[in-house]
Amino acid sequence: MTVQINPSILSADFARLADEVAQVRNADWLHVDVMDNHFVPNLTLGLPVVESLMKATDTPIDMHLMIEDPDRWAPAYAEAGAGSVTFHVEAATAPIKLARDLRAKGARASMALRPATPIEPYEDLLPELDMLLVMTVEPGFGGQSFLDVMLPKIRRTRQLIAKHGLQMWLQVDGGVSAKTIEMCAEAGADVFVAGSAVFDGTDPGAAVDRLRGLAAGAAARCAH
Ligand SMILES: O=C(CO)[C@@H](O)[C@H](O)COP(=O)(O)O
Repeated sequence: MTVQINPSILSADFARLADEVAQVRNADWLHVDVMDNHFVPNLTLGLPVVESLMKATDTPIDMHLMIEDPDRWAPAYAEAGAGSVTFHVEAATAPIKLARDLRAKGARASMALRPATPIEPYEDLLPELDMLLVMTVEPGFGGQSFLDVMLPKIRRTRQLIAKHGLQMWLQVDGGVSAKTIEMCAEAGADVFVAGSAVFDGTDPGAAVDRLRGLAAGAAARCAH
């Protein structure tokens, strides 16, 4: 199973963003968190910053929109060239239409679930998606502790993906580190967002390699 490691720039130094992302050229994607201070109690950045970031790196961009009204705002990120756009199902009015729109614009269509949101009511949406994001912290801030009570939900989501015969990425985000990544991979996740575990150390590139090695090893041991 291929695994992907996506450093979250939320833990990077925003004043030196181009230099920070240059340190993780070995990453699969750059994870970019957009927060609007409504859907989550924090405010980060928007499309102009993302457009500048795209000029500063060749690494594809993995957008995570923690915003209200993603139906209105998400397509613009796909149009700007983001390779992956994740919206929250709790905020979307018409998730199927939105997913189709994102795919039509050439992006990986992805839907996120807050920790308290179950996957089962959304099973029918899975064929419309390229990726599902199971949040492993309450969205809003980096550096929180991994919620291991999310492991059964990751497992269940992987089962439902298999039940529908789909090839879908299953992303986890929040508290992912060298201590927690193997249990996520064993549960069925294959895309790993890591902020503080990558950027808080002295060698972000080495941290990406280490996380990839741990995740790939755990995935190979259980072969989902
Ligand atoms: O979406 C979020 C937080 O809401 C994340 O992407 C965080 O940025 C992850 O940070 P760490 O938990 O890895 O430090």
